[in-house]
Amino acid sequence: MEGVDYLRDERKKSEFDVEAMKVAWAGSREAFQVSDRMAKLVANDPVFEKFSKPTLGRKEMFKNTLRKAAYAWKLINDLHLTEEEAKWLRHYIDEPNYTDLQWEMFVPALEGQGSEEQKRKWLPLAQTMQIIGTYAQTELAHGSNVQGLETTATFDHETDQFVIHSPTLTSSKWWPGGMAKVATHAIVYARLIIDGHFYGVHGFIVQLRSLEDHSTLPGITVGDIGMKFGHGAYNTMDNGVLRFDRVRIPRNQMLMRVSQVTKEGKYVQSDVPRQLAYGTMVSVRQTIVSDASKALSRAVCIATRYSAIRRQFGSHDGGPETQVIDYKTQQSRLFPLLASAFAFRFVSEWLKSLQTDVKQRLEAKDFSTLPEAHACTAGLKSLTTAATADGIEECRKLCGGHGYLISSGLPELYAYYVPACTYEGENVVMMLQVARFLVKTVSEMSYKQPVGTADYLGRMAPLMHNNCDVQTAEDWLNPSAIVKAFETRAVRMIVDCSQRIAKFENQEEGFAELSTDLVEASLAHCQLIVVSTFIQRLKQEIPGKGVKQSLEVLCYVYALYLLHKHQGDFLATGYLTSKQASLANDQLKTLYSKVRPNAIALVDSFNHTDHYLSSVLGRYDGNVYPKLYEAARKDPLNDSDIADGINQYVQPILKQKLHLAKL
Ligand SMILES: CC/C=C\C/C=C\C/C=C\C/C=C\C/C=C\C/C=C\C=C\C(=O)SCCNC(=O)CCNC(=O)[C@H](O)C(C)(C)COP(=O)(O)OP(=O)(O)OC[C@H]1O[C@@H](n2cnc3c(N)ncnc32)[C@H](O)[C@@H]1OP(=O)(O)O
Ligand SMILES: Cc1cc2nc3c(=O)[nH]c(=O)nc-3n(C[C@H](O)[C@H](O)[C@H](O)COP(=O)(O)OP(=O)(O)OC[C@H]3O[C@@H](n4cnc5c(N)ncnc54)[C@H](O)[C@@H]3O)c2cc1C
Repeated sequence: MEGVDYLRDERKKSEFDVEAMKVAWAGSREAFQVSDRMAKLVANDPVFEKFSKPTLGRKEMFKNTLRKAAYAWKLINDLHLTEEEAKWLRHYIDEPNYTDLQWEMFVPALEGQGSEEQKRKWLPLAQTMQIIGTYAQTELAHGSNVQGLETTATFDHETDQFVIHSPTLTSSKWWPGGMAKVATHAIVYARLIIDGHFYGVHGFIVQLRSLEDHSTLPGITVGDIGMKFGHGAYNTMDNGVLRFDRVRIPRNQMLMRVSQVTKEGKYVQSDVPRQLAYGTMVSVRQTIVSDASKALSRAVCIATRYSAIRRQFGSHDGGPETQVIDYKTQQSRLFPLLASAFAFRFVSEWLKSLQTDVKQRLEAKDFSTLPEAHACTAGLKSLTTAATADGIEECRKLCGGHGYLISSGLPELYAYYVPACTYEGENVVMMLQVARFLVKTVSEMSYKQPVGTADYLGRMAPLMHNNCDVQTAEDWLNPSAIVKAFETRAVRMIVDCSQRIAKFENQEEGFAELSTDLVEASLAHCQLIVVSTFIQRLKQEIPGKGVKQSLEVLCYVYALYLLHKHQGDFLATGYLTSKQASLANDQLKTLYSKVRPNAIALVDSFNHTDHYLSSVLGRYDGNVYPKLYEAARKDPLNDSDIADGINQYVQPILKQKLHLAKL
């Protein structure tokens, strides 16, 4: 039997309707259709071929990406694609490039932070790509601490302009995507100075390059920051360095939704919180959570298919060896990641609806849910990206030696994905933001009832004193037992930190001293959100034979895997006995055996094309070994029998007639 037959047999074992599961994964039939159509459009167009990328040099790779982006833009216009379709098209092209910044950051920054007048002027230019923009916030010496940025924007009364300046080397903008070679404009974050007074960091629209010949404008020095981790991955993107030498822009190019500077040089803070200036980061963090489920599902799909094809040991009487997916150790590493992909998918959907709700409230000048939205996006961004980056690497290991080959698709995926733990808010810094929110919520509880994702803190009294009543492994198959365990763990960890901080005379000092515990407490809170969201999703109607049942199994796998992994927390907070923790682990093993027959069908439900996976190991048809061989044959080193350099550097060594004694 060949891999092709193995996967065919695996698909026959499925206990649920795969087509219906595809819809559940996508969110709706319409969402599935749009994503499916765009995936096929990209997969079937030779312009979007990816297999030659690993052999290209930086310049060729960059140019090739520009070519694809230009062609994609043509398709978007020729085919009159909707915004949603265009988003999926870019996603499936699967090469970071300047358009990510244009659509994910530049346009949202204009939308979220521009005044109505500014939006009327700049949005049509950006939306039709007459200008190409980037988001220039981070500096050489300042990233996480936005208030610490050094670039200055000084108001000049006489000319009614701002003077944008990089006073030091360390104030150079450093990292913005698309900035080195492509962007014509940037939203530059700089400290506002009026008459010698500082008014905090604000965004300014600054033109970097001529719209005539693309040359850099006077006063602007811009370039690429150099190669990044991994070969292909992020090196298709021209992350840039940018310095300003007293560049002048009109006053009306400061983004003026949150605060304004008048012609007279008066700083006017409108009635919206200053944190709205961070709104672009909040909305991108939500996108990043959604991206995490895509990246993790991609790695899991590859590792699961390959695990069903790969066989090692266990052959009896000359029969086939055991499929590695049947080893309990393989299952215990792989299936929690499969479950996590679904968990992240559902929590990202929920986060999107939370964002929509916050946006509507902001329009109505209701800012009450902003802190919670910030904590949720920051915390879930941190949780999902960390788990996804680790998960991709685990999937590489699950594929043994072949996982290390570029043709497995996993090394490049990891290299592309891992900076997600850093960009848009470094993960630990983000968890500390969650901790601030939680500690504040606890401190305000005497006069303010916690709501939303923090509402369980309002049930502190019972949660602080309850004990778990699970007696058998089956008792863990109960959503309320699970939610209660996660709520209790989170509440106790948060309260413990809060009480210890309260003992410090200086609360900030206490916060800093306890920061490692606070990060763990924040993680517990975020895991509770993911687990509860999964459970809530299962309360909705989910059509299709066996679909809901399969998702229920995955939901329990996700929750009990976390419980097992963090059992130290659950035991230390005194909610569980070691016997109950061990029962959870027993149940987890039983659940793995329920996932096993459905594993291939579950990864098929992601509906990933072979083009998107770009993995010989993860091929839909399972024809792994012949295609691995074929991919290896195509390596440039195999172009000739005698490689360049052999005659020059190896032959002379082979031909020298040295005697051992002379060595
Ligand atoms: C192969 C694949 C191919 C293609 C990929 C295709 C598509 C990609 C798809 C999806 C991904 C999309 C995009 C990403 C893609 C690529 C990456 C590209 C770009 C990356 C860009 C960047 O990284 S931009 C730079 C990001 N920088 C940061 O995130 C900086 C982080 N720092 C901060 O946010 C802040 O400095 C801070 C929050 C840490 C602290 O701020 P500060 O002002 O000092 O605040 P505090 O004094 O601590 O707090 C004051 C109060 O304000 C509250 N607060 C803080 N932030 C917010 C907020 N955002 N909203 C609301 N409230 C906020 C804070 O809690 C405090 O509240 P109190 O009540 O305690 O007072
Ligand atoms: C691929 C990529 C693309 C990017 N694209 C852009 C872009 O388009 N535009 C843009 O403006 N920026 C961009 N960035 C920059 C990115 O946003 C920053 O790198 C990020 O915000 C982290 O900041 P930093 O580099 O200053 O890290 P640092 O904050 O210096 O982090 C270094 C270490 O210090 C720790 N640390 C920092 N502060 C604290 C604290 N208060 N408490 C405890 N520990 C702390 C962190 O946990 C981390 O371990 C990009 C970065 C990458 C990697």
